[in-house]
This record gives sequence, structure tokens and C-alpha cells, in this order.
Amino acid sequence: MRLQDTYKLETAQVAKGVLNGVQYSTGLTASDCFELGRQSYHNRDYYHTVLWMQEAMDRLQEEQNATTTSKPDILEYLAFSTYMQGNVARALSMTNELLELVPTHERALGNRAYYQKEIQSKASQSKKKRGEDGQDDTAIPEQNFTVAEERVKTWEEMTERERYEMLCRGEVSIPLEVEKNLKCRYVDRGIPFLKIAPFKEEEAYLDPRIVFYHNVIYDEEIETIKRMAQPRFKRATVQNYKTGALEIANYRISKSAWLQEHEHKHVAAVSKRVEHMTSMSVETAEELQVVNYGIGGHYEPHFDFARKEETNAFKSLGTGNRIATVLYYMSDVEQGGGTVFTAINISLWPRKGSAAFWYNLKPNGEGDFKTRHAACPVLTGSKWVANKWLHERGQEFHRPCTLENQATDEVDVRH
Ligand SMILES: O=C(O)CCC(=O)C(=O)O
Ligand SMILES: [Fe+2]
Repeated sequence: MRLQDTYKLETAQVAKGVLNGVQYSTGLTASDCFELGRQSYHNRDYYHTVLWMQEAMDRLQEEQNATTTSKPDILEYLAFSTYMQGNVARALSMTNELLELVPTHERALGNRAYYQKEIQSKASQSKKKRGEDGQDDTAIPEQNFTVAEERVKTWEEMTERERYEMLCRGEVSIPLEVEKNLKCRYVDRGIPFLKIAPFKEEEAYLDPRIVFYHNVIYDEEIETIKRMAQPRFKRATVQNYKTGALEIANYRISKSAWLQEHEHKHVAAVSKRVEHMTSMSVETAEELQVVNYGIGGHYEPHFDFARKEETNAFKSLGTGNRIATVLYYMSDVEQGGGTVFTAINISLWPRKGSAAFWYNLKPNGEGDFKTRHAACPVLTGSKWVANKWLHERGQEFHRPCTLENQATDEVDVRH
């Protein structure tokens, strides 16, 4: 249901196994759709119950020998959920249809009486109101459910959720005045090794500076890392805002594992490369966090740094706050799975072998709220990433702090 909403997928298309125009599977039967409707119903999600029960009904009509799902069952869910959605008249007509099929259906009889009473009491209420101006008051009011056409909202008017979903769907392109200043370059940072094989750096945004490095993790390293992480995978956790304790949360759905540099030369190499990429020390960095998102896996908008009030976060590490993030992409993702920044409205798309890098803290050590970001739900395929979080301690000579707010990060353009 989350995927359906985020990616605006039509129920009939999903039921056919078609996602954004790509045929993936053979499609769903009436009883599959019924089951999805039933699950939605149990989650009190009447909106999706109606969508999926309606689809079950359409499929049932097409299927010749459907045995597991029956029309009365569908009608019962459909009628009640339609009522819960506020359309009593339609709920009543569905209940009548159900009673034509099963005249003795007890719940339906009860519901019919209830719906009729509700409609009558609404009618008499509106009679009283209308009586005042002498208008016709005999008809039962028609339930009219046309949705007024909405004006397109500006970014400021949208909720973060709406922005997040739009960014995930790739509907937001970067403004021209921002894009025209973005550059790609080869960087060697004066490091002999990089002079031979410089990094391919691509700017994705300038304030805050978010860059991509391409071809910075090799297939062989990726294979090692995946192989090592797999047996250790646990459901990913998040830190409790107040206590600092690690907890499972529905806003982060993925599996993760931590790898140490000394465990394998490939882990060490990937970690060391972060130093070259960022010109910072990994001495105080966290271990490499490997993350795998399956279909529907996601991480809703968050900051990687700890806010002032989160006094317990990273306390035990004793290395200060998370100054920067390097996010290695270890797979392409067929559909979905972007990394989106909801405060500055940009989407990054996973590309196997690339890494994204940004500072979470401003040069004065305060958290940069513009770095708020999220991992979009994976629609098809599987997404693998590895996080390397750099900490403040040990960076004094690499990224000196300033008293000012403004970014002083110089772009290294040496060739
Ligand atoms: O997987 C992604 O694209 C982002 C992951 C992320 O933000 C995190 O793990 O903190
Ligand atoms: Fe993050």
C-alpha cells in the first residue's frame, strides 16, 4: 500500500503485474486482491480496502472458475469500507445487492437498517435547514463525491511527506539556476595514487555541497562486502530520540550489518578510499554499515547527525557528532530506491560503484538542517548501500572549524 501510494500505482495495473509500464509477473487473481483488501481492512485502511475489493470484484467477473472468493464476501467488505469512507448511500446500495444474493445475511440486514436510519436522519437534518429558506426538501440528499480540482501546491505549501513522495517518483528536476553551476571534474588531491586514477567527481548540489564519486567501489569489493554482511544481517535500528537506545522503527525498513576494516582487505580499502575522497581521517569513523533494502524497504526523512537535544547519541563513541556521510551504492535499483533530500528537493539515483558524499555539520559544528534526507522505497529489485559516517574528532586539521555559519569548504580543482 505504501508503494502504491508513493509511486501512484493504479490498482488495476498492479493487479496485472505491471509497474510503471513494465510487466513483471503474471498478475493477481480475484482472491489475491481480496486478500490485499482484507489486510487493508484489518489495518483500518478503508481507502485501500475499497480499491482492492473493487479490483477483486472486477477480477471475479472475469474469472470463470473462481472458488475461493465469493461476491457476497467482497460486497460485505466493500459496503462497510465505503460507509467508513463516508458514502452511506453507496454502502446501502451495495448492501442491497448483497441481500439480493443472500437474503438472510444477518450482518447485512443489520447494516441495511443502520444505513437507512443514517440516511433518514441526515435527510431530516437537512430538511430542517432547508425548510428555513423554503426550498424543496423532499428528496434524500444525493451523496456527491466529486473532488474539487486542486490548485497545484508550491513547495512551501506541501508537507514533507508530499515532497518526499514526489522526489521519490523523480518528478522534481533541479532548478536551472542551480544546475548551471554544477560541475564534473577529475580530482587527484595531490595524492600520487589518484594522479594515475583520479576520482570522477560530479556535483549534485552546492549548498550544502553534495557530490557523487563514480567508480569508487569495485565489483570484487562489493561481492566481498555483500558476502560478509549477509550472515550478520539484522533488521536495521534507529536511535531513540531521548534515551539513545537502538530500536526497530517502521520508518526504517532494511537489513544491516557492521564490518570492521581488519576483517578483510577489501573492507579496509573501501574505508581508506573515503579518506582520499573526503580529505578527512577515518580514524574516528564508525565501522562500515552495510544495508540491504528489499521491495518496500525504505528509510523516511531523517538527519544523520545528532541534534542538540539528543545528548545521548554517539556518547559512547566519544568522537563527537557525525560530521559527514559517505554513502556507497553497491547495486543499481530497477525501480524506486532513490536517496532524496527533502529540504533542498533533490533526488540521487543509485548507481552501482558510485558514492555520495556530504557534510552533515556546518563549519561551526552545528547540524545542517538542509541535509535532511531519505531512502525511497524500493519498488522493484534490491538495493545495497554501505554507509561510512565520519566523526568530528580527528578532523581538526582536515576541516578546521570556524565561528561563522558560512561554508568555507574549498573545492579542490587540482588536476
Ligand atoms: O540508502 C539510502 O539511500 C540512504 C540511507 C541513509 O540515509 C542512512 O542509512 O542513513
Ligand atoms: Fe541517512
